[in-house]
Amino acid sequence: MKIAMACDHGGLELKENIKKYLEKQGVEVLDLGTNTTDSVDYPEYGKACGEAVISGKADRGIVCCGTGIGISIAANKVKGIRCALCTDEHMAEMTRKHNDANILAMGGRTTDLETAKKITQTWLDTEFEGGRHQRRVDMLNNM
Ligand SMILES: O=C[C@H](O)[C@H](O)[C@H](O)COP(=O)(O)O
Repeated sequence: MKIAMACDHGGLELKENIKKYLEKQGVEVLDLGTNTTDSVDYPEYGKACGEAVISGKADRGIVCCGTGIGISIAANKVKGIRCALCTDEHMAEMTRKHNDANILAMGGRTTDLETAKKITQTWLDTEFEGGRHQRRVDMLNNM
């Protein structure tokens, strides 16, 4: 599995730590930046991650900003992206099972690293359930 990762300055530390966490388990990461603490604009990074997933450069994506909100809004502007902002493991599980979320968003200023690791692991390990949820995902894709 190849994961595209992107963040703004507010999500940089979390992105770096989750990147290390993934690479330790042999997950390939496509790092789309940002890579410094300079202030940048999250829409560019959310869009880049969305496009990497839709183009097939990565299987799924993870985005981080201060709250995870702005960058998730940006990623969701890319057609075919279902980016879910998760603050706990239950949300991560449900958004894979029900929404087939192809990008996970988390907040570097709102979610601690240990929680973020658990969210990430659950999101990686949980499969989409299909069935009635496929119909709803199809509806989202057709919007
Ligand atoms: O939803 C937006 C994110 O949380 C941004 O990381 C945040 O707005 C950046 O704020 P600032 O420019 O004050 O660091």
